[in-house]
Amino acid sequence: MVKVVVCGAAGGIGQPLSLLLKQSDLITHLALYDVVNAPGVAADLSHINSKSQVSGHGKGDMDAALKDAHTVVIPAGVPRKPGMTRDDLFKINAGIVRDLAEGVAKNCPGAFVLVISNPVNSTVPIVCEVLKKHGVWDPKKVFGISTLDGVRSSRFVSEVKPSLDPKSTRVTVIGGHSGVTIVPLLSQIPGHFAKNLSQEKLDALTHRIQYGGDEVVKAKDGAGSATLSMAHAGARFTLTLLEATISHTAGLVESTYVSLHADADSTASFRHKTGLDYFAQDIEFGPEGVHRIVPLPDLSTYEQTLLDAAIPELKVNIAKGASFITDSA
Ligand SMILES: NC(=O)c1ccc[n+]([C@@H]2O[C@H](COP(=O)([O-])OP(=O)(O)OC[C@H]3O[C@@H](n4cnc5c(N)ncnc54)[C@H](O)[C@@H]3O)[C@@H](O)[C@H]2O)c1
Ligand SMILES: O=C(O)C[C@H](O)C(=O)O
Repeated sequence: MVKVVVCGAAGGIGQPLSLLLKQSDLITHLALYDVVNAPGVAADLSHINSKSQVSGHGKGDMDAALKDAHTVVIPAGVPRKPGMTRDDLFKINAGIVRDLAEGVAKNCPGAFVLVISNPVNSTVPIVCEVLKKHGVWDPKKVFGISTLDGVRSSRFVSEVKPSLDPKSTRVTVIGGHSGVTIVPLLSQIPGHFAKNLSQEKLDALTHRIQYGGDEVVKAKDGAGSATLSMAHAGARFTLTLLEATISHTAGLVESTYVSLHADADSTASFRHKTGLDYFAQDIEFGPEGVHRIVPLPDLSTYEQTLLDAAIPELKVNIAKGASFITDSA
């Protein structure tokens, strides 16, 4: 049985994400959990003629939803309104993510956990600390979903250079998932893409990728943040993970925010140099989750400056998430 659980399944991301996951024959049971409206969404999706069984779980039914899950995807919590940072969501979302992580530790301690809820830079350390507390943490199995930064990068790059197909132009995005912590490695795009841009154009493109989320928050004008593009990104990541862990397809790569202890040996000197324990980077999937963290390529001087600016904010975000659990122990 391959059971995938979506926590926050009735929300703006949860619904289209669940719809996309319902298309996959790799999933045999799709369990939808939300504090509102999950049975309704589940009944609706359950009529789609694909293989998976769908179950809906409302408030008070979290344990049944999570029981024996293979993968748990978490888009539960509040989204931003104009003028807010992702960190402003911590107050509400930290507790929501903590409680779901407690549910994972109790009901499916070996599951892969994919965290979408913001602020991702802090919510991933929260999940890891909860699982650690219960003695069930495997750093290879917890992922912060920063895929949307790569999805946006591919699209925005193709708008600058239309001959690049956005579907096949992959951009590695390192750092974290908020503002200056988002560091796109445009120098890695083949054909000297970045070298051929003026500094002004490179700045504008980098800024657009770093603040792409704000474009959507502003356009939705109080009605939330990215949901459809996020559902696309979340489904892409989830299905890639399933391809690697169930079908054992080798060599699949995505940028994602993980504990650097997922590949402690290869990241030792980076951790020592930067003092970071969590970081977004390309990882290669394996049946165990993170098979390896791909070593950082040579950064351009410009990218090194961006990374230097990201590190202090990442450290604060990580410490805030981790201490939310460790200080209350
Ligand atoms: N990682 C990313 O790139 C990315 C992209 C977009 C949005 N997000 C984040 O995803 C989160 C969800 O965004 P959204 O637009 O879907 O919000 P939304 O308000 O539309 O949906 C959130 C859902 O979570 C549910 N929920 C709240 N508390 C819960 C709990 N304790 N258990 C289960 N479900 C619970 C709500 O009932 C709601 O249905 C936000 O934190 C947002 O910032 C992250
Ligand atoms: O911008 C947000 O708050 C949502 C999400 O993190 C995004 O990048 O779109």
